[in-house]
Amino acid sequence: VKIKYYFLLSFVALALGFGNAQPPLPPTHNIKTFNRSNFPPDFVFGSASSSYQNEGAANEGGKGPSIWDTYTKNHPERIDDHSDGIIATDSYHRYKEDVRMLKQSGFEAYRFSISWPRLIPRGKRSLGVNEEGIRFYNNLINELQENGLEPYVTLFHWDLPQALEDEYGGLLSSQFVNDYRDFADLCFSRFGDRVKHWITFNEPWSYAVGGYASGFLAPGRCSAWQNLNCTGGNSSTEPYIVAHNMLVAHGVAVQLYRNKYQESQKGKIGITLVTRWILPYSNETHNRDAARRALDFNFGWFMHPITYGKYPDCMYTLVKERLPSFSEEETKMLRGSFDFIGLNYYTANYARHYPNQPNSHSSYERDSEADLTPERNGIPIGKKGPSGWLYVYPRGIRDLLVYIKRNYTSLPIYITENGVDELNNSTLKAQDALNDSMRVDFYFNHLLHVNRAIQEGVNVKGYFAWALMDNFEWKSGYSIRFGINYVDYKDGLKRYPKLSAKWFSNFLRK
Ligand SMILES: N=C(Cc1ccccc1)N[C@@H]1O[C@H](CO[C@@H]2OC[C@@H](O)[C@H](O)[C@H]2O)[C@@H](O)[C@H](O)[C@H]1O
Repeated sequence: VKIKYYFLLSFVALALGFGNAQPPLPPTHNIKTFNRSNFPPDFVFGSASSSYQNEGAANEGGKGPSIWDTYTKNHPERIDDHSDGIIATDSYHRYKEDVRMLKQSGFEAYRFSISWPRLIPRGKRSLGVNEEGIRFYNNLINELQENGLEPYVTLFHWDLPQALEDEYGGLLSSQFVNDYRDFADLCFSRFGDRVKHWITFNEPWSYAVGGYASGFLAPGRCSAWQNLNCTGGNSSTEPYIVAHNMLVAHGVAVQLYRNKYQESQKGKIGITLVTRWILPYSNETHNRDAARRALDFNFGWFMHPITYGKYPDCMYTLVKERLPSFSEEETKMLRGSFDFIGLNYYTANYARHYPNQPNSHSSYERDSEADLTPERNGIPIGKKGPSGWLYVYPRGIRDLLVYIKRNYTSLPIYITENGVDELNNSTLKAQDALNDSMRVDFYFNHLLHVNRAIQEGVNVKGYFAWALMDNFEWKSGYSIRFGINYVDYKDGLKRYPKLSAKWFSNFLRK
């Protein structure tokens, strides 16, 4: 019966006009028994992108430079293939094609981000709004609506206007808060009639740690003693200052939306956080405590302030005077400052107790006194992905969702990113690089565990696959591919659906 079924499946794939019939799916993927009908009818399935990773047109349409334009130009050596996002996947010009790909896979929502310097080239709203930028996002939002797709819009996905980095050091200054508020106000006023889900920041953890503690993201700052050729910085103080300013800016934007727009526009506003799921390296108390500290330093760093108005206790104990404090007004503003949580999940690690030696350098990564590792006694926590940090651990998405319900909130949670990469094998022709059955396996198993979390009472309301297409993967450039659609960088950025894009169209069929 199974063999007959798989041949039927290939025939269906052919009939669906997906070009050459694909090899049958791995036997674990019986779409008959697990598909979108296993999820609540109002559960949203979508895919995602971000402005710097996809738009291109970096010097077009009146856009001003972002810190990623400057970082890739001045430090090509910090990107694995020395590439940049000047063209990226040219979604600035090809957004209609991108919308078609979303539809072809059966998605009903699209998560994308707005490029702040495309709307406000000089960073400060008082210095001028670029109407050509407004027009681009109106065109994209209208194209989505005409195709029955819901926009989920991220306001800040790391591409800060360079002008603000130059004027006051960007997120190192509390001046950032007012400029971010003005940018958010512009977006709410010009797009809020059609955008009903706003995400203030994408992964504040990544921006604070990647940009200011380990130097793997722009602006590439960290302490000199780390010998990572950083552009300056202090890993023991700057990550906390940047995170604090993002939290206050988030609270100000939520307060603005709720006071000025939410009643008339009836939208929801939240934030997207990321963390690895963390397991104790062993059942010993000191390792179990280390796992909890690691979750507090990765996830609680942001989730505690927006839920309880303060940082996790262990951060006050371990970071001490280097941890900024919230004023009484900020505490009140931040407490409960979300209508939903966006959650990005990729992988899991083990945590073991790692006490700091007296008089040793301090840094964000050492402060938690928890050493994170993807292996235990030489055994990896899951299959290792090509980018080296991503070990596949589907159960972690369920455990993390249950953890959030138990410790923080029963408000809606959207999985705003989940996906896995493959190496960009430049010797492969496009047509030979489409059989990403490992990605189908990844999505099937993670969706199974999301479904389990829902059955256990977690209020998960949606799931966005990262990424709609291969794109500029930050420090990895184009050397790895996360897309469910392939982008042929050697032939006009043509898009081709991978097996996973076709799998989604079957999985999501109503
Ligand atoms: N990328 C991160 C956070 C991060 C950054 C550097 C290294 C590890 C992890 N988070 C999300 O992961 C997605 C996948 O991230 C890639 O993961 C593998 C890395 O080698 C690569 O540099 C990074 O872009 C990004 O495309 C999204 O824009 C971002 O929201």
